[in-house]
Amino acid sequence: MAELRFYTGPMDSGKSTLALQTNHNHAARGRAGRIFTAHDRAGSATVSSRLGLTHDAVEVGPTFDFWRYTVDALTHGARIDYFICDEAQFYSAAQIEELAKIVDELQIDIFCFGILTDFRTRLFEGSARLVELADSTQVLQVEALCWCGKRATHNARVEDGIMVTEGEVIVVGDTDDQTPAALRPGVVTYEVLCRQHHRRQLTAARAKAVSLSAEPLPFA
Ligand SMILES: Nc1ncnc2c1ncn2[C@@H]1O[C@H](COP(=O)(O)OP(=O)(O)O)[C@@H](O)[C@H]1O
Ligand SMILES: Cc1cn([C@H]2C[C@H](O)[C@@H](COP(=O)(O)O)O2)c(=O)[nH]c1=O
Repeated sequence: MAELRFYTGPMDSGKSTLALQTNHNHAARGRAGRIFTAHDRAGSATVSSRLGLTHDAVEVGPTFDFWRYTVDALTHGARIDYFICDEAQFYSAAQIEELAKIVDELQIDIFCFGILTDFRTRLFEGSARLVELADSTQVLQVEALCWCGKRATHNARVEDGIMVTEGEVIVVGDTDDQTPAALRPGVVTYEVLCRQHHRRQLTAARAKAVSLSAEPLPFA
């Protein structure tokens, strides 16, 4: 029986790496797959992992119809055993429903990868529908860590060095920009945090600034 599986974790937890490894393992056994993505950091129609792997993909825009794409391909004689769907948080609820239909009606395995919640801690549309419909939802084993050492579960958006909690839901960006905020005005970056530090809006830079400015205790 084909399955719809959802693999999730915060940014920088290895989802795109696992997506490309999954593709590699299935392709190595002669299975025919298709790779999809949306708004990858490396540009349109590409899946990119921070470990350096990249792969061409089909870009899933707002009007992309998975069911039509698949039926067209099969009618033209293509064989499809599985789909790899990266950045699935950006797919619409209707697109996730098409994926579920493809699993059930066409017996194609579908592996989806994506973050669960946005910078406001709200579920992304695609991820919410995946949690509702997937045969299984698994949190990635590799733990992304907050600056305090706890497991990072949330994604903070940082603009000009300040964590923000309002704005557009989709803003492509990376986590590992070490350039001082003053040198990259207007650039959006992300930082993974534990829930407590996300709730307190305490990023690594702010925690450092607060501890440096704190008055030393008299007995220190
Ligand atoms: N230089 C490195 N050495 C070892 N592992 C690394 C290195 N750089 C990144 N990684 C691993 O790659 C992971 C990010 O992989 P990626 O697939 O891009 O994540 P995601 O798609 O979840 O954002 C990091 O959590 C880390 O485990
Ligand atoms: C939290 C959050 C993230 N994004 C963007 C930022 C990145 O381009 C991707 C996530 O990529 P990754 O492979 O998981 O590292 O999503 C966004 O647009 N909005 C958000 O709230």
